[in-house]
Amino acid sequence: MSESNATAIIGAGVMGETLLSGLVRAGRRVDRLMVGEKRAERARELEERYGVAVVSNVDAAARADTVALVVKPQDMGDVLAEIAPSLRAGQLLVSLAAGITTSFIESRVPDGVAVVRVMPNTPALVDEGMSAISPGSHCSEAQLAEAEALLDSVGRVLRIPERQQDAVTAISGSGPAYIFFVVESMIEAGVHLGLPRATASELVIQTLVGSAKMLRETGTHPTVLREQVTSPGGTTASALRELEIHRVRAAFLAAMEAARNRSRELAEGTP
Ligand SMILES: NC(=O)C1=CN([C@@H]2O[C@H](COP(=O)(O)OP(=O)(O)OC[C@H]3O[C@@H](n4cnc5c(N)ncnc54)[C@H](OP(=O)(O)O)[C@@H]3O)[C@@H](O)[C@H]2O)C=CC1
Ligand SMILES: O=C(O)[C@@H]1CCC=N1
Repeated sequence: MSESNATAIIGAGVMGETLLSGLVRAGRRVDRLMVGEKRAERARELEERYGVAVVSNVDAAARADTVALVVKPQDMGDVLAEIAPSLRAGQLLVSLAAGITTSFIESRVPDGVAVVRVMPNTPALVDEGMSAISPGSHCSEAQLAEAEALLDSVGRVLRIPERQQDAVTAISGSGPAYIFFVVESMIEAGVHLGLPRATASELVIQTLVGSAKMLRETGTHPTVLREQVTSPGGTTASALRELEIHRVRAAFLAAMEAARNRSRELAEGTP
């Protein structure tokens, strides 16, 4: 393997594999990629699926120029302790972990190692990801651009101040789960109304895709789009009244506050 511009992914679970598959789809040379994975069975699976080299975390840290850290926030301290002796100034660490601050990482690695914090999301699997990135205290523009290029290959990227990362995690990081929850709820409701499950699923999914496309392509405010559907005295008004009575808007606010608070707790090492 050539050692120039090599990228390693440590932690190849849901998000790590999503990033890996995106980089491969985007045409990154597989001989410039490696994965740090401790379970032999999982390592074999990744090697077979992507043709990527699976190495120890220490080797990954020593050989890569850019190391993406995609382990759980609770495992980050241990992984940093393991790889820190192998890191050197000039390398770039890109953390995708919720809650973990750039200063947490910087305090555990050698001086001169640049850190970027990213909050991605799983739609990256279909190249429609949303990632927010923030540089650490000694990250150059070129290093930030390198992190941006990693995430750019699987969707959109926004540069944000790090103080906004916990809120971003609550919105776009966890967001796909809220949308899938709404989709599940609507399909179940369709079944309660007597529709076959397959029919209800197709109706809900296409309604979601069409609505998302309208938001993206028209740039019209969602309130206006909602009003366009809501005929006076009609069906939609009846439905929306129920959603207000059941405090769905307040529930979303409470849910996202809880996610933001949990992200802050993870930063403090709360299990
Ligand atoms: N899932 C999501 O939608 C998003 C996740 N994230 C962030 O991504 C990170 C990973 O989350 P997710 O993919 O969901 O979690 P997973 O549990 O699916 O993935 C974590 C992976 O890390 C591996 N791992 C644990 N310890 C080590 C270690 N010491 N060395 C190498 N690998 C290790 C685990 O392996 P094993 O299973 O063998 O323990 C597992 O494959 C988290 O920090 C999360 O906050 C961010 C945004 C969205
Ligand atoms: O649930 C989590 O903690 C991770 C971070 C954002 C999405 N999934």
